[in-house]
Amino acid sequence: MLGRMRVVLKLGTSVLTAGTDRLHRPRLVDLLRGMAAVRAAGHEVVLVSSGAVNAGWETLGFPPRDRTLAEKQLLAAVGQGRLMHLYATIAELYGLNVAQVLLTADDFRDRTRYLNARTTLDSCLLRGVLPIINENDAVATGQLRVGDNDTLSAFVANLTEADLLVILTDAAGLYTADPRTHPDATLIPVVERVTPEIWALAGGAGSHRGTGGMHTKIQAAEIATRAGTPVVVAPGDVADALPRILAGESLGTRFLAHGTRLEARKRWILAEIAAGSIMLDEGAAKAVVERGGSLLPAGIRQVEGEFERGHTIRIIAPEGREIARGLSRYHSSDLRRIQGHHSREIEGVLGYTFGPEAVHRDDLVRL
Ligand SMILES: Nc1ncnc2c1ncn2[C@@H]1O[C@H](COP(=O)(O)OP(=O)(O)O)[C@@H](O)[C@H]1O
Ligand SMILES: N[C@@H](CCC(=O)OP(=O)(O)O)C(=O)O
Repeated sequence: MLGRMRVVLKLGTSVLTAGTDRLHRPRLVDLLRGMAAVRAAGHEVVLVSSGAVNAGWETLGFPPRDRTLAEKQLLAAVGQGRLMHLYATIAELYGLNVAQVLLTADDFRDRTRYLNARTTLDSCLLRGVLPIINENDAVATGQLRVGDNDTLSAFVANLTEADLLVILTDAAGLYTADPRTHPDATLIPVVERVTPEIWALAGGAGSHRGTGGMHTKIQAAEIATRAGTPVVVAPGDVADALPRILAGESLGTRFLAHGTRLEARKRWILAEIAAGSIMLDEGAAKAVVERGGSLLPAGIRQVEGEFERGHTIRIIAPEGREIARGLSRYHSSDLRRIQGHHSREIEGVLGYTFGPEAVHRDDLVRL
């Protein structure tokens, strides 16, 4: 048994329709039963679900499947509500509450929106609510879109710092060639690195209902594994796929992570441009350098520059030497107000708190 995990599960249209042209209720029941089972085993689940356009098509019954953008947006707007209604109805049978979170590319580019989305997803998980994410197709077009839900699920895995991303689809995993056109293709059980050879295996755009075929799944695997999250691409028509994967069974193709998530996070912090600096007192500098501890507001003497929550800042010892870099948990103006204060006073000073640390030890890289 692997430990308790936070898992992002991505379900493509091909899985939700189970080879038919409509959302397949029995398939949804199976999938939600699986999610309830892994939650009962102590894991956390974040769902990224496609299927809105298909659900809209079922409702409005537009005959052709190649549609204009405006029609597609209409179908998504109509279908998203129906999709959520189905999820909510079935989830209730398993005692689960669901929440809808619609995201677009800007939610990952803009730091405040990113942190807000993260807070909402964290709150859902804390309260045992199943968040169901889709792209906000009704408002996002062109550059505003992530564009496909495989890539979106990798972004969500980073956002939620997931331990595993599971992408269920209508293929049994990554094959040596598109199994639709190459019946002799064989399953690749493990991919250590997404190399050009791996990219070359992805055939065309996949099923007529799906968006990106295997190409976008490989892209998702590359994004997530670089950030330290392993990815499993597995068949959606196998009973209890999710519980079996979380129980350690090898199903489909596993893409191995590059190092740990913490290492990836620290590499990323070092690659960011610092937006400001904080000067420490002797004791705080010692705690950071010698003990690798978190940085508390009590040890801050001065804050320079303007920065938002989540921005990278330089951490400076009393003699002026930069000793670390980290992500600030507070806006620079808030930090100025709480510098020198004990952490238990934060709420009294600001009226709210984002936790006792100015920079948490997991967000701090010593130089
Ligand atoms: N090397 C490959 N291995 C497996 N499947 C592949 C490969 N190349 C292309 N595909 C195609 O990708 C399809 C899955 O993508 P897609 O239809 O977009 O699904 P989803 O709706 O789950 O995103 C498979 O049905 C398969 O035909
Ligand atoms: N956002 C769209 C799905 C986009 C998408 O990537 O589809 P798929 O390839 O089936 O996962 C919808 O809900 O219909």
